[in-house]
Amino acid sequence: MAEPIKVVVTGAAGQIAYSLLYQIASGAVFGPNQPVYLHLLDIAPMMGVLEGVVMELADCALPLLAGVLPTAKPEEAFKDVVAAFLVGAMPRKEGMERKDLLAANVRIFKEQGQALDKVARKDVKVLVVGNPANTNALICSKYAPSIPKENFTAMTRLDQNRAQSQLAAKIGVPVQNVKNVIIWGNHSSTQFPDASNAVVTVGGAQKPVPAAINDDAYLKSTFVTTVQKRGAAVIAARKMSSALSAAKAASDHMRDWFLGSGDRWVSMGVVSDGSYGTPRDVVFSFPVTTANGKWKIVQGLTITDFARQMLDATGKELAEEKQEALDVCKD
Ligand SMILES: NC(=O)c1ccc[n+]([C@@H]2O[C@H](COP(=O)([O-])OP(=O)(O)OC[C@H]3O[C@@H](n4cnc5c(N)ncnc54)[C@H](O)[C@@H]3O)[C@@H](O)[C@H]2O)c1
Ligand SMILES: O=C(O)C[C@H](O)C(=O)O
Repeated sequence: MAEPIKVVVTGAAGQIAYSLLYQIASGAVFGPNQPVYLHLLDIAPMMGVLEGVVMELADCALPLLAGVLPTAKPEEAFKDVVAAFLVGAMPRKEGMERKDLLAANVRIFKEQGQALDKVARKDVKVLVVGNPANTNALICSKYAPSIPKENFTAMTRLDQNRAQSQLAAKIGVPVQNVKNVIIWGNHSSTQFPDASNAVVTVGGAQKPVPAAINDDAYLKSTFVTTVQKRGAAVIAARKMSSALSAAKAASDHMRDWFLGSGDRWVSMGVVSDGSYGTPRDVVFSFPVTTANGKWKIVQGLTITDFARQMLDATGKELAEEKQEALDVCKD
């Protein structure tokens, strides 16, 4: 058995963490032979609740769980971790957009960036889940200049999973038969879920999703808006934001980053290098492949006029969010 690795989850007393911790501790993220030492960060008033979560983790009797450190101190939580799930932040309520959380949440990511910079390993892989996830990831990276910016990512995997599931249901195949759907841009209602390069296995043969669906209007309208608004639909139904599916997506994202994406593209918010004419230095979701712990943007895809408009709109929103976040962080 390998030596245990240290992994931190912030917002550890919250909803998403309640599903996520089990997945990490049971081997679903780092593999069935990798023990983990969990660092659990939440705010001081939540330490009582967190104690209950620690008890439940012990009661799961998980062979891969090497230890647990509950704490309210970021510098203790981030010490020597190889992976950081930054979940802790306020969730939106019905009627809000995710960017309405910016002023409240972005300061958390400034403070956590500073703490990561001081005590984390320089190869730590950071996944920001807390909303607005893309801009929070950018701010976190800016305040952790000693850690490469490639190590900071934002979660759009939930949007990818939603998109894949919608397409599979429409075509009538199991969800794993659909691959290479892309989420471009912001984890917000301007994101562009793009099925134009997706492929599906039907009856043992692979074919392009647009050919299998044969309904361009659906792919440009209903499909796009359903995925863009899925988070709001879950909030309207549950009166709380998605948690089970968010935790599953966070596991998928980190697993693929550590263990590789194989022959599938995955969508990740990463610091943009300007690929596909997107604004540089915002955290933009691209199709990537991952291998040996590194991600690489899939290049050479055709961008139609429709896609260009969608990419520009979400890029513009990210540039605006960035400016707003930098202003908030000045004080
Ligand atoms: N990117 C995505 O796809 C996605 C999906 C779902 C939810 N989210 C976001 O994830 C975040 C968490 O959602 P949730 O449902 O778990 O919320 P929650 O309110 O149930 O839990 C959040 C936890 O974070 C803690 N917290 C607050 N400030 C903190 C800080 N400074 N340090 C550490 N912990 C802190 C809170 O005390 C709470 O325990 C929200 O911002 C939500 O909008 C993102
Ligand atoms: O929509 C939200 O506010 C929560 C989360 O980002 C989601 O996509 O479900």
